[in-house]
Amino acid sequence: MNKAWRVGVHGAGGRMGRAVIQALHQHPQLSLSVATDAPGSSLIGTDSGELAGVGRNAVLLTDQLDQAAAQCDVVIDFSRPQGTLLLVEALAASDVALVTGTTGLAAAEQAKLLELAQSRPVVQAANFSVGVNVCVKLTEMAARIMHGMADIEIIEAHHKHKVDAPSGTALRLGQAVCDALDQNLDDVAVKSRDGNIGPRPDGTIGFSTVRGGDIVGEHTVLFAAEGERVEITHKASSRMNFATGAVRAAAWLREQPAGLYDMTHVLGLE
Ligand SMILES: NC(=O)C1=CN([C@@H]2O[C@H](COP(=O)(O)OP(=O)(O)OC[C@H]3O[C@@H](n4cnc5c(N)ncnc54)[C@H](O)[C@@H]3O)[C@@H](O)[C@H]2O)C=CC1
Ligand SMILES: O=C(O)C1=N[C@H](C(=O)O)C[C@H](O)C1
Repeated sequence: MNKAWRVGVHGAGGRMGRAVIQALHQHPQLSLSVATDAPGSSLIGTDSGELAGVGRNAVLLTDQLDQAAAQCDVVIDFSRPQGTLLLVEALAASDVALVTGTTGLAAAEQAKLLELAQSRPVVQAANFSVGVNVCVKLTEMAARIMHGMADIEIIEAHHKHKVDAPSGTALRLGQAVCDALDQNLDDVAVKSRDGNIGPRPDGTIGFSTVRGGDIVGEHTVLFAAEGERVEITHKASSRMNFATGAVRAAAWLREQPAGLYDMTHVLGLE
């Protein structure tokens, strides 16, 4: 890589946006060119480097998404589904690449992202940490071997500010089970239980959600069989794992043709 790649950060005022700006600050080739956030945010006009704790960088937070399309080679997005949708629309006429970690997208928003990926490379991952993506592969293997002998449950825990449930990572781990077993996740997922629900139906995948305090992110895939159980667990204790993973994906994208990629592609786990 011989020229600095200009990177935009969308959702720059949030927990992940600030962590990504920190990760970019340490990167030898990628540099922050634009920092965007929601219209009406009290942080618009703030110096993004100061906000992220890396010192003034003269990149002020803006709600003008046309700047992302004009002044970036790639945008890293950790915002909200509506923010991702507006970004996708703003980038459509450009050839700017996209890395997005926003979770909780509805089917229509997901379809727009897929459309964008027909004209430039896009990495979308519910979790950019290396460890979680290793867990995705371990889950596929365990599902292939233990299906039929074990009940599969996915338990996740996050901080009290998180707005979507189950987490994107929990759903990705459920998808890993379904990929291994050639199933449709919507057909087998059980996302809530309450009252006199009867015995557990065979072949379902249960999801349990914990929310509290400052938990960064914890996921367990439980394979509960007769007389034994396997638990595949990941615990994040810092958001920098996600941020450095997203920056790694942005650098990787530079060499890729148009298409929709996952963090397992970036890590060569496919
Ligand atoms: N894929 C991964 O590895 C990870 C994904 N996430 C996901 O990233 C997203 C953000 O998480 P946090 O940073 O913790 O949330 P946060 O609430 O701290 O930050 C979200 C930011 O997005 C901004 N925003 C909201 N609506 C917007 C809009 N319409 N346009 C532009 N900006 C908008 C907010 O003002 C805020 O600055 C969530 O969906 C979360 O689940 C979080 C951590 C890791
Ligand atoms: O909102 C968060 O914080 C996180 N969200 C992602 C998810 O929904 O899986 C990833 C990580 O666990 C943190």
